Amino acid sequence: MTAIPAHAELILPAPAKLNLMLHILGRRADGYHELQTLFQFLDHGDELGFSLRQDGEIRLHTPIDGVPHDSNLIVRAARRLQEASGTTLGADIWLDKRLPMGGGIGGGSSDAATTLLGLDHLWRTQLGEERLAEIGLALGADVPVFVRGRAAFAEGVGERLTPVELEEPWFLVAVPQVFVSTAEVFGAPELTRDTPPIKVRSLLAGGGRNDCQPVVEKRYPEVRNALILLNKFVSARLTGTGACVFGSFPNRDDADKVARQLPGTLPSFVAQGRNISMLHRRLQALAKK
Ligand SMILES: C[C@@](CO)(OP(=O)(O)O)[C@H](O)COP(=O)(O)OP(=O)(O)OC[C@H]1O[C@@H](n2ccc(N)nc2=O)[C@H](O)[C@@H]1O
Ligand SMILES: Nc1ncnc2c1ncn2[C@@H]1O[C@H](COP(=O)(O)OP(=O)(O)O)[C@@H](O)[C@H]1O
Repeated sequence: MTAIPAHAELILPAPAKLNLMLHILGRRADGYHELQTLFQFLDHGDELGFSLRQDGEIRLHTPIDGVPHDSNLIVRAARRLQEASGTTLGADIWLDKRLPMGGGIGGGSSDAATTLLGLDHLWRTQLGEERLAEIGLALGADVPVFVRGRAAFAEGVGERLTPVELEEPWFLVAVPQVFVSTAEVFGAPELTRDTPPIKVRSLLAGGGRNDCQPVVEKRYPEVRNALILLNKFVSARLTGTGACVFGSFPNRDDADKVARQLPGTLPSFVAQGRNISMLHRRLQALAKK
């Protein structure tokens, strides 16, 4: 049963992302860390439904446990877009939450980006992708890449994006049942913060790692165990600050086979890596109608 009613005017996907690698180059004066990371989308994610309201209200009808209505990134994104565009319109919004929260696969950021692009479409704000990415950045470092919808090499805190063409393998993503705090990982004294910058060209030739992984493995045994289990079949890595870990496969069958061998205590899903996000594919199809 989906949480989105059939009468919703617009239904759009909010795909997950993976950080295929993540290097930490240093710390800025404001405490945020300078990164180099490679983002690719997955063809698996949340789904959002939108309908217009004439009274200017923003109502999310599907609350997330533990996240107050007004703190939900969906509601915050909608309000920012109202302010930036000056529209008097509002929206009813429904969320079908399928992605684990706090897993390093960007569910909240993707929901925010889908809200920005979905309401931009419904409200006809005409703000343009550049401005929407800027509004997104104020909500979270990962929002701009979802607004752009292209696999990218990201620098800065993730806002300087260079689109890249990557292979599109199948990924098995394991979901350790633990919440990893991004702030804790970036605050850890033992975190590597001095990885030398690399050029996108050498990265695409192979290599790279996730500098957060040793910290997360040490502090979260659930993640360490998931990596040990997955590493028996495939070279596994952490995405973002975790908790999810992933490995890549040339086809879906191979990924499914390994998924079936994981214990019931370690949920997982299989999805394909995509260079153009499902959200953008859907919006392009709508534009052609
Ligand atoms: C590292 C990434 C990679 O995709 O991890 P995931 O959240 O996806 O795991 C993201 O850039 C996460 O960005 P974002 O989602 O905006 O981070 P937040 O949760 O807001 O950050 C929580 C805290 O982590 C620290 N932080 C975050 C990002 C960054 N580049 N440097 C930092 O030092 C800051 O102290 C911040 O207050
Ligand atoms: N729509 C949303 N979906 C998920 N999380 C949200 C949302 N709105 C706010 N949040 C908050 O953002 C936190 C991080 O969520 P998420 O994006 O799923 O993790 P990550 O950045 O690790 O991939 C959640 O724990 C929750 O408190």
